[in-house]
Amino acid sequence: MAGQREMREKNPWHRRPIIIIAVLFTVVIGGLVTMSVMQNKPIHQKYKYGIVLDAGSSHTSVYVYQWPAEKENNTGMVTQKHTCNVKGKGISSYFRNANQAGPSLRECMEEAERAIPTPRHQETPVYLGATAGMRLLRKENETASGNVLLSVMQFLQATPFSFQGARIITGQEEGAYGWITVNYLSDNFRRAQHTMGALDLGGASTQITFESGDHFKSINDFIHFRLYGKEYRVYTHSFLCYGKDQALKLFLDRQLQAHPTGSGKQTLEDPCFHPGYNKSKSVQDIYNSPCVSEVQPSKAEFTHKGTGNWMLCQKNVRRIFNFSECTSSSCSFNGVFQPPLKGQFGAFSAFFFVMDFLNLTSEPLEVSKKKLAAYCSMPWDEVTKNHKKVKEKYLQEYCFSGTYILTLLEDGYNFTSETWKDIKFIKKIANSDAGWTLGYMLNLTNMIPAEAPDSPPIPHAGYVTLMVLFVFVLFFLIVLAYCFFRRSSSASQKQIV
Ligand SMILES: Nc1ncnc2c1ncn2[C@@H]1O[C@H](COP(=O)(O)OP(=O)(O)O)[C@@H](O)[C@H]1O
Ligand SMILES: [Ca+2]
Repeated sequence: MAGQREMREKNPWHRRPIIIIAVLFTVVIGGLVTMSVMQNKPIHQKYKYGIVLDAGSSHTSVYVYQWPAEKENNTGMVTQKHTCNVKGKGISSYFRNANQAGPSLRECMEEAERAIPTPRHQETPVYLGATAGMRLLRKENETASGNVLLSVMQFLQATPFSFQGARIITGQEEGAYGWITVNYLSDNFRRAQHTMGALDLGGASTQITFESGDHFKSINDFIHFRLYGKEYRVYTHSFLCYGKDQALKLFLDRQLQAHPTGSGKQTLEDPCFHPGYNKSKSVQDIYNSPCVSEVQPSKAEFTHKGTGNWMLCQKNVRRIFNFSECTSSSCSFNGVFQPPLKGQFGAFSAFFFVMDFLNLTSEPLEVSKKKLAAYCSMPWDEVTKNHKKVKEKYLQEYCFSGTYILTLLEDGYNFTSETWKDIKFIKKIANSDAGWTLGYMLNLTNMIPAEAPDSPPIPHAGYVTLMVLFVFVLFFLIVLAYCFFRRSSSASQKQIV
């Protein structure tokens, strides 16, 4: 008996309360660990969706975006789920048969219906923004542009989505939303010290946008933003008629006016087109735009002949810009104020398509000029043989477009051989297209807050781990205290004995 009691006293685990406490602790700790694992398991996300139609001058694209419903205000959460290019030309080309503009969107909107789960259709906002093609049409024929917009509005209203409006956005908005898109996708608003500038080249207009502290001149070209608790002062300017298709019209007009012919069909010897290129073209196709001069050559047709001389090509391209007039401290061109360039730039849309085709996206400026000169001098039949799959409409213009881009960036915006490396020719960032549409939707759905959202001092996972650790330490301390108590009480018992 005495021996048994002694053993029990030596081994405290034999005591019932201790066993109960140990079991309870094990259960509590097991529970906490399970809870923390369950809490951090990715839960089934509910997504929200948004649709933006980019009604550009050359064509319309439909973008479907998605984001996790409960993370609406976290940057980098919106991703591009689906895109669709509407067949045919841009909506402004329907000026003669406006009621066809809306139905031209049918196939792409049906694709959007398939890309978004049916229960979400009704709550999905759809926006249409038209750019420079419609700006030009409005200038020329306001009724026609109004009818085209009405047609697309009526069509989009009849889709299962929540139609939020169709309008012509301003050049400033186009520039600013492009800037928001590239910086949102690069997570620059919350993580980086600096933002990235945005260069967008379309068919009918081009935009330059960058953060600049120099704000005292030309207030019109500056916008203020407060995003995630930070102030941004952004310079943006849109040049109507300086998209690459309208620039080509300006360029052909200058050349046609410079070499008027008497009787007979006019032949235009063009250094920006390949040698051997020889096509009969309609004069009306050039003069159908408010960008070109009203004095038309008298002939209906002209022969467009390439000579492939890059030096002369650049000299002629420069003539569509006015570099001499400037009443401000510094200008880009045509007397437009532009503060000194700052930081890195993302150049997208036609900047990317053209430079990518020419393999010039990562070449220094001087190398780009040399390569382009060699490309322009290539005979046209060789060019077509080498690029059978490329649309001829694009193929014939790459020499001109490349030269126009280099001239616009160097002589127009004042990039130099040294700052050329700051231009990144990009199509996508984090799997989403660079362009104004995402920024437009983020703004209209209030998805970028002015103030940084309050975040808990430690993340959830850290909180649970700390709690578990805390329970372990507590348990350890209790055991330690118990042992200490046992030892001192048995020592005092011995003393009494
Ligand atoms: N693969 C390509 N190669 C060359 N140019 C292209 C290609 N794809 C699109 N583009 C051009 O990109 C431009 C897009 O402009 P767009 O957005 O329609 O006009 P805007 O923004 O001025 O309203 C057009 O000039 C179009 O011809
Ligand atoms: Ca565009």
